[in-house]
Amino acid sequence: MLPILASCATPLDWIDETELMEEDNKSHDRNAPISPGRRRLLLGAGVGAIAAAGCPFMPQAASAAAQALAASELPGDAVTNAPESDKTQERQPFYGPHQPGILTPRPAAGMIASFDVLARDRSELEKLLHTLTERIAFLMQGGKASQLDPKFPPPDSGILGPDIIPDNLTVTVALGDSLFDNRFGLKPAKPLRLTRMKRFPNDALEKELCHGDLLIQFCSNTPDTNIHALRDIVKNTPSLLLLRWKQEGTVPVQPPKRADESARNFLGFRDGSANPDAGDNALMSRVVWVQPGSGEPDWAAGGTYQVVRIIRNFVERWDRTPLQEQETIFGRRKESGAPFDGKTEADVPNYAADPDGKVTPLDAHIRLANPRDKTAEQHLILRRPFNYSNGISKSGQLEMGLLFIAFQADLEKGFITVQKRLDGEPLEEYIKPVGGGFFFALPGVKDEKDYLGRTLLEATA
Ligand SMILES: C=CC1=C(C)c2cc3[nH]c(cc4nc(cc5[nH]c(cc1n2)c(C)c5CCC(=O)O)C(CCC(=O)O)=C4C)c(C)c3C=C
Ligand SMILES: [Fe+2]
Repeated sequence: MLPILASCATPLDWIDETELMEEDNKSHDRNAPISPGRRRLLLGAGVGAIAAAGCPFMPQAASAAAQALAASELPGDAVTNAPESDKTQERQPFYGPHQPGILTPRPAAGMIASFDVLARDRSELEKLLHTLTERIAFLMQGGKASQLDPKFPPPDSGILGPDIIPDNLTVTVALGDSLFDNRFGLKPAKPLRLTRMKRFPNDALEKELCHGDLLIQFCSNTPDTNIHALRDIVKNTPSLLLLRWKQEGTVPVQPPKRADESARNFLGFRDGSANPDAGDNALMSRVVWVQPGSGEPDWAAGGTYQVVRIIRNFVERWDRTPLQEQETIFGRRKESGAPFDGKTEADVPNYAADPDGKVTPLDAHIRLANPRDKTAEQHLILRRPFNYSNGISKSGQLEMGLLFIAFQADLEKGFITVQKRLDGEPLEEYIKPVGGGFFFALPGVKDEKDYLGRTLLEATA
C-alpha cells in the first residue's frame, strides 16, 4: 500500500517527492528517474484509493485537492490554452439618442485614452469623426477582421484572432475644451460649462496625464478587447489623432447572485452605493443628459459632461490605518457598505436626525459629497469609476488608485461643486489626484446615416 494511504495525509503530503520516490523504488530500478506517466499513475491511484477509503477528517477537501492535482497533471500544452468566457457574444447597442458606456452597467475592464487632434482643417475633422463612428459601430458589433493582400500590413492587429468578438464593448467619445479653439471654427458652439480642468488644492497634477482635445472611453469584459479597440482606432486615424495619455482600470467581479452589491475600490470599500439610479429615465434626464432649451447650445442636447480624474491611493498607509478610522473617513461600514445609521448599503443616512455629526461625522466623505439637503438633487453626479494599478513608484510604493469617471448635465453644479465641498476632507491624507480632465461626451449616433459630432459640425457650418 502506498504510504499516502496508510495514514490520512494532508494534500501537501501527497505530493511529497520523497514518498513518491520511495514507493517507486520498491518495484523499480533504484537509479531510474520517476517518469511523468508513473507519477500520474501513483497520484491517480492515490486519488481513487483516498476517495474509496473516505478520509474521516477531510474527505471533501481531499477530493477537491486530488482533482486539482489530477488537473495539474494534464499534458503540458494545456497550460497555455486560452481561458474560456461565456460572455464573448455580449453586445451593447451603438445607435441611440445617447452614446453607450454612460448608463451602461460597468463591465470588468475600462480604459480612458486622451488624444491631441492632428486634423488640419474642418474637412479632416469631419473625416476623423466619420472614421470613429464607422470603427466603433463595427467593433461593438463584432465580425470578421478584414484582410488585405499579405504584401500589406494586416488591417487588424490580430490580437483577438480573425473573429472580432463584441465582448460587451462600449466606446464613448468626448471632446475637450482645447478642441474649441480657433482651429476648426467650433468656438461659438462650445458647451457652456466646458473649461480646462483647474488644479484643486490637494491635486499634484502631472501635465503629461492631463487634458486633451478628444477623449475615448473603452469598456468591455476584458482588457484585451479594450486594447484591440484602441489599436484599431489608432491604426485607422493616422495623421488625425495622437495619443496623449491613457489609463486602464478594472472592477472586481463577484458571483452573479450578489449582483446588487456595489463593487469595491482599492481601499476595500463599496463604491457606488448612493449613485443615482441609471434605470430611472426621468432622473437621468435631469442629472446626466443635457436638455434642449437648458441654455446649452442646441447641438449638445443628449450629450453630457464627462469628468475623468486619476486619483492615486496611498494603499500602504491605508492598510495600516485602524478599521474604525477608515470607516469614519468615509461614513460607511467597510464590510456591508451601510451608513452608520443603517443596515445595508442601500439604506439612506438621516442627517436631519444627526445635525451635530455624532453618528456620521460632518466631515465624512459621503456627508460632504452629498449633505442630502434641499438642493441635493441639483448636485448629483453619476459615478462610473474603475480601479487602476500601475506598477510601483520610484520609492517602491504601489502605484494604484481610482480612475474616477463622472457624468453630469451641469459640470459646475455637479463635479466642481462636489469637489469643492470635499476639498480638505480627512480622506485627502490617503489620496492624490495626479491627472485627468474635463470633457463633453457627444450626443448619440441615431442610425447608420448619422455620425459622431454631426450636430456640432452642422451648427458651426
Ligand atoms: C468630486 C467627486 C468625488 C470624488 C473626486 C470622489 C473620490 C473618491 N471617492 C471614493 C470612495 C467613495 N465615495 C463614496 C461616495 C461618494 N463619492 C462622491 C463623490 C466623489 N468621490 C459622491 C457624490 C458620493 C455619494 C455620496 C452620497 O450620496 O451619499 C463612497 C461611499 C459609497 C458610495 O455611495 O459610493 C466611497 C467608498 C474614493 C476612494 C475616492 C478617491 C480616490
Ligand atoms: Fe467618493
